Amino acid sequence: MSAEIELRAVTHAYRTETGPLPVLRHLDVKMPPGSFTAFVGPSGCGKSTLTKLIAGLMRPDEGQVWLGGQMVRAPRATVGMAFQNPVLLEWRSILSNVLLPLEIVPNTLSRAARLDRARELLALVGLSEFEEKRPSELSGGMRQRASLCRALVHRPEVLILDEPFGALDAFTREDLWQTMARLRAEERFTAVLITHDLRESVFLADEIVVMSARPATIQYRMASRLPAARDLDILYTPEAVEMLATLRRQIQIAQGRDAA
Ligand SMILES: Nc1ncnc2c1ncn2[C@@H]1O[C@H](COP(=O)(O)OP(=O)(O)OP(=O)(O)O)[C@@H](O)[C@H]1O
Repeated sequence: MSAEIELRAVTHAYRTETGPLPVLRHLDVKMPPGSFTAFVGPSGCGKSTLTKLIAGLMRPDEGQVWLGGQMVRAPRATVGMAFQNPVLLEWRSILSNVLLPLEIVPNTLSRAARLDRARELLALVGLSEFEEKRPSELSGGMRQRASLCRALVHRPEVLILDEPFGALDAFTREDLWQTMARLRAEERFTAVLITHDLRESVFLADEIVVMSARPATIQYRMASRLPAARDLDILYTPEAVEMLATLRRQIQIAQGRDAA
């Protein structure tokens, strides 16, 4: 099951020693069930804040976040999250790290069914042979694959990805994009991706939202012009190159480097 995500006039400021710091201003976005939306924007504009609001880790000052027709008031088990730093527990094997959400989120799965589910995901991301390893025995890319499995093991309706590939080298990152595309084809979730990498947003997303500098508003929205089935070569097609050029211009405008 995947859920619609709706931001209704979301506005938020942090309270700091020097007074309120307005971060998000009147964001209105609807993300249909099963869609993949990427948010890009200048550093510090409020992208991570947005993910915390969607996950229910914080409440907006004004406006509302709705998931699957319900207003978000607290953290939800139906949300999975993956971050730049995978934070796997070193004293647990990879398999046991992936199983963790099933120990926390209420569910009726038997031990065998939980193991089947975790192994199904590890196979999808090519980690079957590493299930008994400790996190430190894996490369950065492999650890991030495991963290994606952990985020998805309880079949969340919403997957929040806050720069999950940001710390990886360029080749590993592209590998992970393909892994993500495979997971998306097999699993059902509505995805929100925060990224600084425009190519990543073009490769993965159905819609790309450009946020302005802080306090962030929605500056620009672009529906993907690429077919749903994509391989890396698609990034060199005229459609993708044109999308990238437009997004780059929009980021420059958001950064105040372009008067256009
Ligand atoms: N808990 C907090 N208290 C006060 N200010 C905060 C807090 N969390 C974030 N901020 C500030 O709010 C602004 C937005 O932060 P946020 O992390 O959402 O931006 P971001 O777009 O994700 O940044 P980056 O692209 O650099 O990762 C920043 O100026 C940050 O310093």
